[in-house]
Amino acid sequence: MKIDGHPANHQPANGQTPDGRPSHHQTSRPPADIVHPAVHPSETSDPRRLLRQFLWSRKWTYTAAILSILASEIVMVQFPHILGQFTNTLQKGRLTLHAVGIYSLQLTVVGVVYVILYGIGQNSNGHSGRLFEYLLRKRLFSHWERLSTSYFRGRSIGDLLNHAMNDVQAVREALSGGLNILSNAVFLMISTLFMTFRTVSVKLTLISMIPILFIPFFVVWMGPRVRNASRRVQEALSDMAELTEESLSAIRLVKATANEDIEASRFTERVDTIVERQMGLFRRSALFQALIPLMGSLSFVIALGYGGYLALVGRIQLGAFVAFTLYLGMLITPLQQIGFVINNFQRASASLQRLKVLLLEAPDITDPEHPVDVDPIAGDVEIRLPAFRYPDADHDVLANICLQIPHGQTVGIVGRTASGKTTLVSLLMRVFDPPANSIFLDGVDIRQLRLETLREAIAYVPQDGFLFSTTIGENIAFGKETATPQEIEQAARDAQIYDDIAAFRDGFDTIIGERGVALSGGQKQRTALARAFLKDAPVLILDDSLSAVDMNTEKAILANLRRLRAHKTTIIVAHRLSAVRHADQILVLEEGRPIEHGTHDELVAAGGAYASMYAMQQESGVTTA
Ligand SMILES: Nc1ncnc2c1ncn2[C@@H]1O[C@H](COP(=O)(O)OP(=O)(O)OP(=O)(O)O)[C@@H](O)[C@H]1O
Repeated sequence: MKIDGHPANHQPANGQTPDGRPSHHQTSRPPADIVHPAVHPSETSDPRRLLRQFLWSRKWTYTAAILSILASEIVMVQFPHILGQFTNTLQKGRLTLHAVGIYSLQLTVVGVVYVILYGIGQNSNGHSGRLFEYLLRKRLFSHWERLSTSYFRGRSIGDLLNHAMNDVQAVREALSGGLNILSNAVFLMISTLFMTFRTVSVKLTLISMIPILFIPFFVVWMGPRVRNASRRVQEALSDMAELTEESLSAIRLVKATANEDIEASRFTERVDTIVERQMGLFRRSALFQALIPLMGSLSFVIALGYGGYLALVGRIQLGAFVAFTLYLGMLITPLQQIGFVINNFQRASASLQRLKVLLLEAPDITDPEHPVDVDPIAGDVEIRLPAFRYPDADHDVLANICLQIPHGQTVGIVGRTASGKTTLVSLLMRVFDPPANSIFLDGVDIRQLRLETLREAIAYVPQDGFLFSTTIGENIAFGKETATPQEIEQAARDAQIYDDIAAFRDGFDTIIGERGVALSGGQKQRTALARAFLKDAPVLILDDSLSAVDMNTEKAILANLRRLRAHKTTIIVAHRLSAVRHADQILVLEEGRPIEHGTHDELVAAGGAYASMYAMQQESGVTTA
């Protein structure tokens, strides 16, 4: 049996290992202003608003950075002016060694001051961009954590990862690089124009600028095309990430069924689509970015023609003409950069739109408006479920379920595959929402309890025993943040996994999962079981979680369960009847309906479905109990 989403006992242990060391969740610390950012990520779901709030909260930092860039450009535009003066002095034959030294010194000072001022502005904007990237990723992750499992059924992990990586990065690039270049380019243009007006000729400058006036039209025309192309590239990247994630997760199956070639050709198809769409994006971007400097070059042609004529007839000095051509050269760069930045902003805008769609998704399972407090929870469970059907399904998967479980009892739930066993226990944890007044914990409708209260009260062990890629000790401690090493060891003993762990070279510090030791199915199940033992919740649900352990180990675990959970509620879902034989009551489901209910002996004596299942398993040696 499988359940989607986060089991109730898989809550990370607030960054602390059981022995007080910081866990891997906290090993890389962000800078101080990232730990306490001015904008809290949970304030808004709309990334555009989050961006506006962020910009507003850092308005003085941005103002200082932009002023610094502005000052650097004011310094920079002195460069052609100094060279113009140098040319005039040279032309008039007044150049002395002393004057050469002064000019050189002036140019050096201009260069150094420019680098310092521009560096400060660039660094500050870069830092702000990273901070926003951090906030947005954190916002996305905490949003995903709050969403219900039905949301994740409709989406691939690859697609979600693409949002967290590429879309967020596109926004950050626009925010830091884009803003740097934009301030740089705009101020460089303004200061260059100012200097040409002041030191060269207003008429020459205005005539040379005619081609530049076309730039806004190009922006309006090309912008949406670049944005659409960018969105299509991101979608293709998501597709590829999805396939890669799926294929690598199932790599054993792919190899076992010799399907490598098929997978490789599916991958090639995706990559081909990406390349094709990226080429489309490059074509549009290149055209967009080329048109703007083209206009700059036309201005240059006019300036050379008309400016050259003015210099020839002596209406402007040679030095002024030299300075003017240098100024024009300086103008072409910011114009080119503006094209680049606008492209950058278009991409960021497409990414913000994609992020907005994600972030505006509301969780469909939430805390009640007026929660009922029950403390402590004893673990009395009552189910009076007339019917349940999954959202968008066309038939009920459960009907007429009535079950009363006083705390201290163990209940077995059995039935053929797809008979609704996992569905029933997932309703108990509100992984999917049951109808109102159909499931009660300590007499309170579970929909009236805080989600945290409910899930704290339940320890859930899924069949696949999902483990995180960290140490085996931390995996066991996930259910209880205050656990001591002794408690972890004891839980491992109770779950019959202690000897396996002790045999690993690093014991409880052994890293497991993708980055470390691979555990067998049975070892995974017992580690997940140890986690549940450690959590010691009022209600324990084992969802076919002994299926991969051998009979003797199962027997020992069941004995421990009976000893440790004498006053608590235990629900055991199982296919192997030996796991429920000693239960106080057993519910048999068929196609979502209860067909039998009683103790093992009663059900065997009744000679119904349970009895024939039991006889079959005894015959095949599946159950020895
Ligand atoms: N999220 C879901 N959305 C729609 N239908 C679902 C969902 N999860 C399960 N089902 C359907 O509900 C029915 C019962 O599934 P469930 O997993 O509860 O059965 P089960 O008895 O636990 O099966 P198994 O023993 O094979 O694990 C199945 O027909 C299944 O396809």
